[in-house]
Amino acid sequence: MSNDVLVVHGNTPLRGEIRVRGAKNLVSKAMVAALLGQTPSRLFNVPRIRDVEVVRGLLEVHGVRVSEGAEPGELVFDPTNVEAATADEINVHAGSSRIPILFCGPLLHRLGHAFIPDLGGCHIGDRPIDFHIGALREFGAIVDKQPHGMTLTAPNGLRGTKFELPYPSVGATEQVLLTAVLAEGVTELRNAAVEPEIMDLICVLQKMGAIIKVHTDRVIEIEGVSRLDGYAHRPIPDRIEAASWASAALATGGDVLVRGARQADMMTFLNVFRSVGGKFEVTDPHGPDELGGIRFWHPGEELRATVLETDVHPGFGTDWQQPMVVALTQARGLSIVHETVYERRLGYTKALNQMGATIQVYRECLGGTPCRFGRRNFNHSAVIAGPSKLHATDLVIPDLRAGFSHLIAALAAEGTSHVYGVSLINRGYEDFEAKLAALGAHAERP
Ligand SMILES: CC(=O)N[C@H]1[C@@H](OP(=O)(O)OP(=O)(O)OC[C@H]2O[C@@H](n3ccc(=O)[nH]c3=O)[C@H](O)[C@@H]2O)O[C@H](CO)[C@@H](O)[C@@H]1O
Ligand SMILES: C=C(OP(=O)(O)O)C(=O)O
Repeated sequence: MSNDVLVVHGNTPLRGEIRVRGAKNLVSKAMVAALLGQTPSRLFNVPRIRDVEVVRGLLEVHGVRVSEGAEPGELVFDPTNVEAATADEINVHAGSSRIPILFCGPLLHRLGHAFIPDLGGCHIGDRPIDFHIGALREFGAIVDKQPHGMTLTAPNGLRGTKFELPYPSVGATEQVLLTAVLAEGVTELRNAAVEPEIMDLICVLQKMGAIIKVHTDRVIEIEGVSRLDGYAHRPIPDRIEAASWASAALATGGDVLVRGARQADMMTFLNVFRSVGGKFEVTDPHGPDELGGIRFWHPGEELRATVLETDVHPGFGTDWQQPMVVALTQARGLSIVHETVYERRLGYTKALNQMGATIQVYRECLGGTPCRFGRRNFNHSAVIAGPSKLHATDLVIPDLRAGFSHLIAALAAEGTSHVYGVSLINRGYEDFEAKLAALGAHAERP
């Protein structure tokens, strides 16, 4: 870890412009979808982040040829020779991302069996995979848990099914989509997640030849087809990265133009940003080469405290929570944050308190709506009293979004902080060090 450290000199408002690329939470899924096609797929605007490397590696060990396309950020996937991989080849990627679980359906369709390594992803809750396994079994898969990973077979093929999710899980909804598109017959999924990245994955699958109807009230109906082909797709922009830079602008008293950010996917975030006193201006794209974007800035006046609950889309996204909390440490009054998606996503507030913030966490559901974690001993609500003067300290990054928050806090603080474990940030933020430099941050490798 010793060379995985960034020295951050604080008290620097971030000013300037940066660009966001395709969404981490869509790009990796679209890459898995390429396995389902009989012909090559092309994905544009792919960010250079670790999750993309992990999925690329997993595709390659299964015989998919992955190459760079003609334009920067374009990847081409040729699934003509999909083949089984050894457990050793697959296990190289154990513990590195959550995406391997989504290989189940596609590999069962292509090979009749699958081996899925242990999953990674952020440690922000238990993150069980019971909905995934339940759905796969409904399709007819036989799932065997192994000491490390799991194996799946489908001796009688995969058949469409009716399935209701106990909670609108993003990953489990994607699991059902990626399995149902080539399953025999019709699948009806109830209580599905409807995040923008899921809608974009449905666009990818429809381009490939799938028949998917999105009904009201979280019902998705998929009519299985016998063949899918490749796609060419330009993903939705990364709304989580965009919101992270927006919160960074607010927390540091800065002014950041996020090129590529799209208003439609960020409505709930924009409402909160405005209600705490942040300013933003949306520029729509015009002309084929024009990206559009959103400029976010601190108006100079004091920020206002707020009450917010994270929720599934269209609620306030849980991945927006941590960077926004750093901005809330600078708002006057008591803010309340109720985290309802993950049971352990507030641990990072301890480090903010060491820097001078006043954040108290509670087991109770403080937002007004009781959630799954109430009375279960999870500190999942926070009260933030502000504004607080932050001072530098040494920080160890616990997970992706908390890591970005630590960086923002270090930039907003008085003095020089050492932020350890920064490579974790590369899991979701392309070129973040170059972007920080472009925004005038003083941060360097020791
Ligand atoms: C790669 C990716 O796209 N990651 C995103 C995805 O994660 P991911 O798809 O893992 O998140 P889910 O929506 O599945 O998880 C939401 C909640 O459902 C629970 N659950 C989920 C599956 C299951 O089988 N059993 C179960 O209990 C989880 O523990 C969690 O409490 O959506 C999350 C919620 O928007 C985001 O924070 C992540 O950035
Ligand atoms: C929780 C996140 O990602 P993952 O599901 O990949 O861990 C995130 O992007 O904030």
